[in-house]
Amino acid sequence: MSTASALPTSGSTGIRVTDLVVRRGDVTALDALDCELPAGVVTAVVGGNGSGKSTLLEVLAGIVAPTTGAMAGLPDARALVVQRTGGDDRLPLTGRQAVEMGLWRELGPLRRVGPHGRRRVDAALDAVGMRGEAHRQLGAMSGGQRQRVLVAQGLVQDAPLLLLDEPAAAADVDARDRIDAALAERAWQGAVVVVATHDRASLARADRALLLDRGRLVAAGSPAEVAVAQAARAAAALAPQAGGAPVDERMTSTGA
Ligand SMILES: Nc1ncnc2c1ncn2[C@@H]1O[C@H](COP(=O)(O)OP(=O)(O)OP(=O)(O)O)[C@@H](O)[C@H]1O
Repeated sequence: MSTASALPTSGSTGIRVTDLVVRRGDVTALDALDCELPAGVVTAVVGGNGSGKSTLLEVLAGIVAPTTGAMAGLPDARALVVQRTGGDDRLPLTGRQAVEMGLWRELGPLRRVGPHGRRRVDAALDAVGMRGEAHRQLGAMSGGQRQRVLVAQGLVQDAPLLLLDEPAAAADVDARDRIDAALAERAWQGAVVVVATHDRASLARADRALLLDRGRLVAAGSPAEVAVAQAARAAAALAPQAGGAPVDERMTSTGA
């Protein structure tokens, strides 16, 4: 998207997470997590509510500290697209201004966006299909439109690590397709892309997937393998009386 992007050089292989534990209050949100997050692929993180997906993104983004464990290969520049909180619609910003905020880190104190920055903002808005609506106030947009703007804000940063928390949650089918295509392109450019999702289509379009359950990695592999593991766990949970033994679908020891 940008000739001056912060995308990694060809030497970047990705991030290795080793024995990661995150305690939040009295909850162990991540429990001895080992996984690989390779550069150049989209990794989907799936699992039920409270399984630790957001926590993993927050630790990778550097806004939550690990209790113990290691993360090797983390780049300095990281973009995190969070789940909508509801507060963003009260900000007196147009969609374009919200995306421009993604450039603030690289702009001077006046935060003046030059022609090159404007082209990057245009490209990010195009990627989520929101260029034509970008003049509108965030507060006048639908929930899905605001969410697409937030994804564009993440894309415009050209960060070598792009983290997204349920970016498709309120998006329509066309927007989901666009977002997934934009993430695939960013990965193709060499970034580590990690997306927490409950959306089966987004899982299917990822390159790799991790399945979390109560903070533990219980499956890692292709999206199809992880989808099968997820379905098996759901079936076992629904029929505990039917003699089903606990399912352990761990497919690799490293999650690579
Ligand atoms: N700020 C917090 N303080 C205390 N506990 C927290 C905090 N945030 C998350 N947790 C707990 O950590 C665990 C993992 O939560 P997390 O938000 O990572 O799950 P998730 O997989 O993203 O869930 P969801 O699918 O509902 O978004 C949960 O038990 C949750 O209650």
